[in-house]
Amino acid sequence: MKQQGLSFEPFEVLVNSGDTQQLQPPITLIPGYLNQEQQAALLNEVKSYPLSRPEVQVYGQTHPIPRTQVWFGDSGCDYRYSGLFVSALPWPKYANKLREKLYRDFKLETNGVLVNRYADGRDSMGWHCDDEVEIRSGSDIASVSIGARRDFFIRHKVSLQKYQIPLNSGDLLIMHWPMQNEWEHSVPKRLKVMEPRVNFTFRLLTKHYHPK
Ligand SMILES: O=C(O)CCC(=O)C(=O)O
Ligand SMILES: [Fe+2]
Repeated sequence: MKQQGLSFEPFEVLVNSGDTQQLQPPITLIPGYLNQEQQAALLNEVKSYPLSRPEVQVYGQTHPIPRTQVWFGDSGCDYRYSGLFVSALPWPKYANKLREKLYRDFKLETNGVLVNRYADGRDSMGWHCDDEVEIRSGSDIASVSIGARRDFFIRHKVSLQKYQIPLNSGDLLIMHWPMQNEWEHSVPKRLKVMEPRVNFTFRLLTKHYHPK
């Protein structure tokens, strides 16, 4: 199922570039995709994840990322992003159940998931796009959020038109191909947020892209 821009209307446009054509990011938002029980099972499972805070290079300087994360995937689905190389750890039970559910519901095929944990509103993710070479051309990225509500921003790379989408616990946001080529996204700091949030982004990689 591909529903391009299905839930477009409610999004708040922050920057409108005058008389240029209004662009729409190719996304589908499904609020409340996971019920309370599914959310609780995942949140409980996250407690056992080997989350880490890797250091990345930004303009020649090394900084720990402002959140913790872990990458799970099928064997051979290792991932290189932000100058890091991460081998796929085997799928935990409920993360894998969610992957299977995405396939059942949307025929969305994925073989890896990046889990990001934002401890509170001081944690964040800067502007980026998920356009790494090992991501399969034509594939969609499915993002599931659990925990604190956080604002998700989408910005067009050329016109800089920007959308703000509040993501609540249990929401699913599908970023359809070729969104990553044309748009960036971010999760800015929100200092009033005191609760943690966990986000799962399911991706489809070319297996064995990185030879062992
Ligand atoms: O936490 C989010 O909603 C976004 C995560 C993200 O963009 C990513 O993992 O690449
Ligand atoms: Fe991303």
